[in-house]
Amino acid sequence: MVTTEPRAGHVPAAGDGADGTKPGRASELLVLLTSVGAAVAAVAQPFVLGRTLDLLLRDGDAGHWLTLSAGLLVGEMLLDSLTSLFTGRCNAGWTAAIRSRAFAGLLGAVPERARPYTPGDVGTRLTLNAADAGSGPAARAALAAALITPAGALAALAVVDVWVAACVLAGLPALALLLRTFTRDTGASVAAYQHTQAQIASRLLEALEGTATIAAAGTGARERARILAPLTELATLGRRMWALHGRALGRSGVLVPLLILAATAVGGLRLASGALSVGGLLAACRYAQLTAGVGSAASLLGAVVRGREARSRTLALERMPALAYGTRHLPPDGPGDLELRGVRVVRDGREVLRADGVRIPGGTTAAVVGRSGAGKSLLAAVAGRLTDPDEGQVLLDGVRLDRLTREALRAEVAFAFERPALGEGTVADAIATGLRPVSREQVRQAARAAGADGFVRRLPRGYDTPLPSAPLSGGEYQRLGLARAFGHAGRLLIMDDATSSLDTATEHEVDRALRRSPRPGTRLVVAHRPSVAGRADLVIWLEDGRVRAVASHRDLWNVADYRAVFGVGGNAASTPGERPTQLPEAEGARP
Ligand SMILES: Nc1ncnc2c1ncn2[C@@H]1O[C@H](COP(=O)(O)OP(=O)(O)OP(=O)(O)O)[C@@H](O)[C@H]1O
Repeated sequence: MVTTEPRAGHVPAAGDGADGTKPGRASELLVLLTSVGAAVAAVAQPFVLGRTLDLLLRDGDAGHWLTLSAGLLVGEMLLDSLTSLFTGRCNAGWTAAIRSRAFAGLLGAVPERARPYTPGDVGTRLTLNAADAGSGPAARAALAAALITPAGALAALAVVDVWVAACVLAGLPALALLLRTFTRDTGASVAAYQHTQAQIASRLLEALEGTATIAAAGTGARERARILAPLTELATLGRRMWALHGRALGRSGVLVPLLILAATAVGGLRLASGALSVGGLLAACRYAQLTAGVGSAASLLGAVVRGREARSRTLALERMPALAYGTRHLPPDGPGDLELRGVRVVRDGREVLRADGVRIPGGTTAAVVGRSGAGKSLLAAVAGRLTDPDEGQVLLDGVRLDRLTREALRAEVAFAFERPALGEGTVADAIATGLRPVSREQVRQAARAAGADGFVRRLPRGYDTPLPSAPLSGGEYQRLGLARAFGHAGRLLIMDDATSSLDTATEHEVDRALRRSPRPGTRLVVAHRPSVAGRADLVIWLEDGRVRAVASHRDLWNVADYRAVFGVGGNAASTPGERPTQLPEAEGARP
C-alpha cells in the first residue's frame, strides 16, 4: 500500500497550534469583533448625540444620554486601539504560518518540481509575499467591519429621515463603481509588481553566486544593467498602483463631499419644514458622512487584493507535489542489490533516460559514465529516489523504492553531491546532521574516510569551528559533504560528482577508505575520470539517455566511443572484448 506523505500544508508548521489549528484564527476573530464593535459604536453615536442635543435644547438636561454619548466615544476609541493590537498579532501569526508551510512544501517537494523556482523567486515568496499574504486575513476582517458602518449608517439614516437617506442612496452606485474599478485594476498591477520584484531578486542572487566569473570576465556593468533592467517596469507598475490609489482617493474626495453636501441640503429643507429636529439634522448629516465613508474602504480593499495575489504565490510552494511513500521496510542486513527495471524518464515530452535490466550486486561499486547530458545525474536521482521514473521500477534488495517508508529509504540510501549544502552550524554539526544521531567518534571516522580529518583539525576550533568562519577550499567543502554521506550511509551510497574538486591522489585515498569500511555497501558513482571508472567493479555507460553497455572498465576501454567519453582518442579496437589499451599514466589508474 502506498500512503501519501502528509502534505506540507497539513503538517503543523512552526507557529501552528499543537493540534494544527491556525495560529491567526483567534486574533482574526478578535480583529473582527473589535472592529465590528467599533463600527456599532460609530453607528450608534450620531443617534445618541442627536437625541442628547435635542434634550439639551429643550430641557437643558440630557441626563443619562450625555453619559451614553461619552461612553460611546470612549468605547469606539478603545475598540480602535484593540483592533490595531490584534491586527499586529494576527498579521504576525499568519505570516509565520504561511511562511513555514510554504517552506515545508518546498522542502518536501519532488526536487524536480522545485527546480523551476530560482532562489531569488523563492526568497521573495517566503519574505515579501508571505508578509503580504499574512496581512490579508486581518485586512479582510477589517474590511467586513468597515462595510458594516456605511450599511448600518444608511439603515439608521432611513429611520431618522427617509428623504435624506434616499438622497445618499442615489449617490452610492457611483461610489460602488469606483471601488469595483479600483479592485479590478489593482489586482492586475499587484500581480505584475510581485512578479517583477521576484525577477530582480532572482537575477541578483544569480549574480552573487557568479561574482568570480563576473569579475574575471569584467562584465560587472553589463551584469548590473541586467539585474536592474526590470526596475523600469517595476517603477512603471509602482507608479500605476499609486495612480490607481490616487485616482480612487481623488474621485471619492470629490464624490463624498458632494454627497454629504446634498444630504445636508435635503436635511436643512426638512428642518425648515419642521419634519426634522436640530438633533435629527445633526444625526442625519453624520450618518450621511458615515455612509459615504464606504469610499475609505479602498485602502483596506488594496491590502486584501495584495494579500490575495501574494497568497497565490506562497501557495504555489506550499502545494508542490510531494513524493508518496510506502509502508515497507528493507530486509535486515541485505547486501544492497540494486536493480533498474524498465525505467523510463520523460522530461518536456522527451525521453531523457531509459534503463532496463541494470543490476548492481550488493557491496560493489558501479561507475556511471557518459558524456555531458547523457543522463548520469538523472540515473543517480532515480536510483536513490530523489525522483520517480515515469515508467518502470527501482528495487533495492528486491523491494521497490516507492514502497519503502520515508525513514527506511533515507536511512539506507545516502547521497553526496558536487556542491553539498551543509548549513551554518559547526563542522561537526555539518557532518552529524541526518536522520540518525551520529556520535562524535563516528563524525571523526567519517571525516577520516573522506580525507577531511587533517584539515578540520587544523581549523581554529577544529570540529567546533562554525562553517561560515571556516576558510575552506572547494575540495575541502566537498570532502565535508562526503563525510556527511559516509557518516549516514546505509546499504546504498550515491555520489553524484561528489569528488570532482578532489585531486586524483585524495580521491584514491577516499576510495580506499570506503573499501575498508566494515560495511561497504553498494556505491553508485557518477564518474568523469577514467581513474574512478577504472576502480569500479562495473561501469554503466550511458549515451543520449540510454544504457549503451554495462561492463567492466577494462572491457569497455577497447571501445573507441567509450574512450572518447574521457576525451581519449587513439586507434585502439572499437569493439568490446579486444585487448584493452593502457590508461594514460597521468590518471594514475590502469583498467
Ligand atoms: N527537469 C528537466 N527538464 C528538462 N530536461 C531535463 C530535466 N532534467 C534533466 N533533463 C535533461 O536530461 C538530460 C540528462 O541530464 P543529466 O543532468 O542527467 O545529465 P548528466 O549526464 O548528468 O550531465 P552532466 O555530466 O553535464 O552533469 C539532459 O539532456 C537534460 O537537459
